[in-house]
Amino acid sequence: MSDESRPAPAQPPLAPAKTPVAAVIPAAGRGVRLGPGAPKALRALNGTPMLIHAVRALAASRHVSLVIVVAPPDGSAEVKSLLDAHALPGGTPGGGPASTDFVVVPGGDSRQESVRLGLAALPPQYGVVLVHDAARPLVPVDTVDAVIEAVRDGAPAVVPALPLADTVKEVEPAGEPGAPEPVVATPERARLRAVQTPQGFDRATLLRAHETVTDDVTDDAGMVEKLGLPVVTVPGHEEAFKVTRPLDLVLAEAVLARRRLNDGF
Ligand SMILES: Nc1ccn([C@@H]2O[C@H](COP(=O)(O)OP(=O)(O)OP(=O)(O)O)[C@@H](O)[C@H]2O)c(=O)n1
Ligand SMILES: C[C@](O)(CO)[C@H](O)COP(=O)(O)O
Repeated sequence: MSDESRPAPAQPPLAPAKTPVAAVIPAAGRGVRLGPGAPKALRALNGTPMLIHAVRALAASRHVSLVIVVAPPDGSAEVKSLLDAHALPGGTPGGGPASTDFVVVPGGDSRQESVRLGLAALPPQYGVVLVHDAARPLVPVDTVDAVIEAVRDGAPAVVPALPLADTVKEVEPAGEPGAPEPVVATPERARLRAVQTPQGFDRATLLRAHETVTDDVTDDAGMVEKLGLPVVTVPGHEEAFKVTRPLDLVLAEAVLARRRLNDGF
């Protein structure tokens, strides 16, 4: 066989199958849109802090062996005691890996800064990194695993995404709440997706994005896009919604009640 007719050697995936997976959970936000009270991640859903639901959701993946929680700036001690006080997956048949390690670091003034502070605590052996909002406490483990699998298959950046139910308009922002805003465009809905977390990354790609991109962006994949690198979607899940406004708390508790019924306890 001539050199030309030989198949090109397969490119190794960026993050091979055995690469350990770590998750960074930014949980340092105030939760202004949820209304007055404790920082959002520490508020209870059916008696358990939202953050604990989110940590359980990620640690339920047998692939995730480290969870880095980014706590409210003055809340690291409280978050550490919450993690100690609640049962977390790990070492159970069908549950997380033999052991999941937990690290807590204080967060910053913006989500971007909090994620960056979490990444500063990432040990070198983790080749795949998930970034997951504490405010998405009910993401199913199948969604977590689908993101990990896509990164391990070679995608540098992966986001769970859902089609939109609403038509979306681009407007000229009025600047004042409640003032009418001129509509400037209606993007074609079939091409739009609402993206969720966990977003998954090849380690080097995510670190480079956080070292390089300084623009205001609302998600980590957006930073990777700014580097000119590809981002792909996997199917998201309606239960991975973000708890943002008071009505979302009602929905989250209803989802938990339905899960309890389905689990038969
Ligand atoms: N300085 C910040 C701001 C946000 N986050 C985290 O980023 C995630 C997504 O942010 P969002 O839902 O907007 O939370 P908040 O910033 O708390 O909400 P709000 O904008 O209503 O204050 C949350 O898990 C939040 O804790 C963070 O770690 N550090
Ligand atoms: C990362 C995110 O959850 C993806 O939808 C979202 O962009 C976070 O936005 P927020 O305004 O910081 O809640």
